Amino acid sequence: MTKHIAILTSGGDAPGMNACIRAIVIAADRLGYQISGYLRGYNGLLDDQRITLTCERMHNLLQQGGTILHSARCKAFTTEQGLKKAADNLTKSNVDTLFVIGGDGSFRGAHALGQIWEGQIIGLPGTIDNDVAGTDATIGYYTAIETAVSSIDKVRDTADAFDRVFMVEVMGRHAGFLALSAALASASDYVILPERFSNEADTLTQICTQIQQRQAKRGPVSYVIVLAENVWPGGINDLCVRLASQSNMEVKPVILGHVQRGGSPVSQDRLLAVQLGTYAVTLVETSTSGVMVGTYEDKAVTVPLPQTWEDAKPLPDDAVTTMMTLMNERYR
Ligand SMILES: Nc1ncnc2c1ncn2[C@@H]1O[C@H](COP(=O)(O)OP(=O)(O)OP(=O)(O)O)[C@@H](O)[C@H]1O
Ligand SMILES: O=P(O)(O)OC[C@H]1O[C@](O)(CO)[C@@H](O)[C@@H]1O
Repeated sequence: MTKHIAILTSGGDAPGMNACIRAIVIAADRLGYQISGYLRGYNGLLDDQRITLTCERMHNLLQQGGTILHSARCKAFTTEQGLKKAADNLTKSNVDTLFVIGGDGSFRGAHALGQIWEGQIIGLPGTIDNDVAGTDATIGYYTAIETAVSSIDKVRDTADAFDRVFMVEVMGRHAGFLALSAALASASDYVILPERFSNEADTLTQICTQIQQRQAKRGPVSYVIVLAENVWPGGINDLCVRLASQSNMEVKPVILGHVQRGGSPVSQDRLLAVQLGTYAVTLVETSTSGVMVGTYEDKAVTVPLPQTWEDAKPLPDDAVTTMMTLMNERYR
């Protein structure tokens, strides 16, 4: 019998989600499967809001940001009742395999669904945060780095012109991957990361020391600091006020916000998306279920869903060393 596969995108949208949908649809169509797309994440599963996905619809899609299936967060799905409704709807629609493209929260949901629905569940990592263990990178992460870097480059121009301090807030939820990569790739001067944050007083003192040392060497200078969101207890404005008072310099806040989630995916995200989407479809005829497909050293692998949030995903050691040498501990 022809397999019926369904796809949904959940949590924060990420550039490359469309490229992943396209890869799944083309690979699945080639094998003669029926293909559905649930709309607005788990909401579509609860309301049985479903569209048919065809290869024709995939034309010119790979390069588009966002997700044609729309994404959302869905509180109702996290309840016992919600999970049961979703499972019933999948069974009624004769879905054999559900592909969930999203972050670790979406995988928690997929795992919970897998406890009460007998069909096959396969996760694909799509989030700008890169905070999913078991994969080298997540779809959307590389594009978000590019977007943040191009914005920070512009901030640097005006910072230089005025010899000002700028504080740029970068997304990442509770992980510092995006902030660290964006800071390194934009030659920022300091980065505040959740993984390395100790306390407010020490951080302020360290930044002021770095600024003063640089001024001693070069005279008036600009200084660009990248702040990962959700780290500073009082938020970016509190940090700017306190740093201005301690450093005696003007400190301007810039929140990059949701621009980091948009835009056409860069090649690295496109390549990851098509690799994982194609690989995921090869699992449909197997008994593999309750896994995420990811990459390890560029090769596609499967990881049990709970490992994607239970295992720690540390910042890369080399990047941290580079960061200390070129940024946070540059001036001794
Ligand atoms: N423990 C859980 N049980 C059931 N469903 C869950 C659970 N955790 C999350 N979900 C579902 O997954 C959805 C997406 O999760 P979340 O908002 O954490 O985003 P995400 O997938 O981690 O992506 P991103 O981090 O990029 O925003 C939630 O809105 C909810 O519907
Ligand atoms: O768009 P929302 O729901 O405000 O969520 C913002 C969060 O989503 C992400 O963009 C992706 O997880 C995070 O970086 C950010 O903390």
